[in-house]
Amino acid sequence: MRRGRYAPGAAASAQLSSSRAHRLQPTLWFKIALLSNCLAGQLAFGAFSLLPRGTLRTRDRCGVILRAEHSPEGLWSARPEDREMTSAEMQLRFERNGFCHVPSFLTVPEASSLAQELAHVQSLEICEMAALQHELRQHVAPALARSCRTTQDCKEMLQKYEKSGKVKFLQYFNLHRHSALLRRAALSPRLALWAARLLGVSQVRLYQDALFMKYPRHGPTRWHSDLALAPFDTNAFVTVWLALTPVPAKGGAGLRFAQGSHRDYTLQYHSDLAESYTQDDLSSRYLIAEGTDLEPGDATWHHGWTLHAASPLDRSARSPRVAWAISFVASDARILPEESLSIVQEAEDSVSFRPWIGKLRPGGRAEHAMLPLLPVEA
Ligand SMILES: O=C(O)CCC(=O)C(=O)O
Ligand SMILES: [Fe+2]
Repeated sequence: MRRGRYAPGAAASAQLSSSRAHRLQPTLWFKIALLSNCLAGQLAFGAFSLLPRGTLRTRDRCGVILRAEHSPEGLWSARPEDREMTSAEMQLRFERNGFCHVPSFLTVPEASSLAQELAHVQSLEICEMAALQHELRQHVAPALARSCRTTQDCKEMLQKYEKSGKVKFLQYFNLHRHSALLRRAALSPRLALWAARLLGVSQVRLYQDALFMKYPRHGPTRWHSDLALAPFDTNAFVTVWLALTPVPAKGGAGLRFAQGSHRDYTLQYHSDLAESYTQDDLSSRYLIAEGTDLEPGDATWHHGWTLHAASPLDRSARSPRVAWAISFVASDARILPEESLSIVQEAEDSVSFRPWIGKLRPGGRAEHAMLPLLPVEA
């Protein structure tokens, strides 16, 4: 069974053409947001005054926002080009390949305000602690994770293990639960349109978001499929991975995809690969689509069963690769039956669904306020 992020790469990424004419200096905002984040924590985000009108400030502390709200028009609305791009041809290509690449999924201002908000929320102590403790729990020991009391302590503990290559990124789960702006983005009509069309369903729910910060000292993201870590009994699950820093094709740590692996029914039955969580080379079984150059605001989408991975960053990289990944599930999905559920509850993403899974019945509908419905396309 495919459980846990494990480890394999040339091919037909379903590339969409789109103009890059308005991409002037897109990285500047990201550099400012991330650099100021490193240097001065929350104070640095006085840069909020740079946000375009109509965007929301997040709370100062990491308070959980429980109120369900749909995005008003304007924040990541579905543009005419989104409707054009999600054509039947595109849907067919996604269905065949299990992934696609969408340049300029976000405009430069959208991407820059998103990056600033993420940099702010991720630097809040409660969010940073959660991410550090999650990595310690995964790669070191649960007791050690519980014993570190400050972010500084946790960072020092983690540093020892980063040398082993086992730490592949810092992962900040569900920041949308701590920021009105992120929540509006994650529930936006644009994401709703793409997710539902790529899956061929009428409506989707937001399952989780995760900010992935991969530093040059981190190891590879091993081959895995996301649905193996999620508590749903469905095939209709999709993730959008939004680049927020430039991701050069070589050494920039974009995702690689095993083409068609989401429909590889025989993998579980006839292949040793299904058991091998350290397998780095899947090229005997799949065409591997290597990453292409990505700019902030570009996206890749992958199906919940598509095997994907990422190499370590080029050692000479000076700053982390930052990506925000948001996952959606069909609105009528069910929770796994008990035995399968107990397996994913032991897996590494269980921290993401722990707040609500106990309130739902194994085998029952996945309906909960923390799995909000996205708007249906008008
Ligand atoms: O960014 C990475 O290295 C991993 C991301 C990932 O696995 C995902 O978005 O599903
Ligand atoms: Fe993944």
